[in-house]
Amino acid sequence: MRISVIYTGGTIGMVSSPNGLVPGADLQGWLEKLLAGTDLDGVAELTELPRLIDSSNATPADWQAILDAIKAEDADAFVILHGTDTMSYTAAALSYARVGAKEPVVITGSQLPLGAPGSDAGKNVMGALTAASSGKVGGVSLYFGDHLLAGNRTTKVSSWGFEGFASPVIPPLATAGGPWHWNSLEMGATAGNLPKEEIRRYARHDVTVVDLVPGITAQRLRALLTPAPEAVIIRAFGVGNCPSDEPGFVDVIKDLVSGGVPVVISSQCMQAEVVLGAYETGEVLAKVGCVGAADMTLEAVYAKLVFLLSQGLSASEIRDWMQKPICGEL
Ligand SMILES: NC(=O)C[C@H](N)C(=O)O
Repeated sequence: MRISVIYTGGTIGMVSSPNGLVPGADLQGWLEKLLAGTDLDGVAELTELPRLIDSSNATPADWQAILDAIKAEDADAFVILHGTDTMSYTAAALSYARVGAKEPVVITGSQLPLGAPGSDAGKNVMGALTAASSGKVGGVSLYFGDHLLAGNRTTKVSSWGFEGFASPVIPPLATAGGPWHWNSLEMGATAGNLPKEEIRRYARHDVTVVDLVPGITAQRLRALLTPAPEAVIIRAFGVGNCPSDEPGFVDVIKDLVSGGVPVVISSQCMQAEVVLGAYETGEVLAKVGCVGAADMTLEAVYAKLVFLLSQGLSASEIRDWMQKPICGEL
């Protein structure tokens, strides 16, 4: 068994600087010490990406750099060390691009740097390596705290808690313990459907997210969405409802859709199932051609739109794909 550990940046390998935390720790030496005398001694090999970043600086080019690094390594499994801020976006992005790949990818990071007293870094890396070498999980998963989660179902729920991530609509794939408890293996499956046989590389696309608030006006919505982006995610209320009584509000969305922009309605609820016909305030959105995000997380929706746009699909193909799963994201 050979596990390739790829460091991309993030708090886990950061050190203090006059300007706050920045990448720079001796990860190689730390990993050797962590694994010495364990079953994983000699199994894991570390690679660092040339551009180590705080994950707040990640773009789709960084998702692609991770995919390229994975491709360049000959390993049975991969552990990606990543910043927590945008880890769920990366996990979702990797999951779409790796449909059909047989080696599991487990992404992890930490709230405190590896050298900080009481750091969660060692525990998270051990957990991720344990999951990656278990033979029980496929696809892309995320290990954090005591839980292994389906990568494209996750969201960062705490900026400080050691259980910093959750998959709000499905149970964890596994809970660490003595012994680990595993749930359904299908949720981390590699199987999936791809919109194209030949998958193109991630590129940056203009996908905009708008959060609705009580009192938002049609003028403000139009201003936010002018010029028209390539795709729009509206974070609506509850099951996908909007202020439909606001004069001109739905017209702004109607104009976007008729101009060929896919508009996806997601929910501000962390645990959501978008059903656009449930209320009149959501039905108006379905009528003008919006599609609902079902139970996908914002991160899964955003990465999916960038993925589909990167494949060069048309607006109607994108709308169709938003309503069917690529690999367990809905
Ligand atoms: N805990 C972390 O890793 C946060 C850091 N800002 C990052 O996302 O890179």
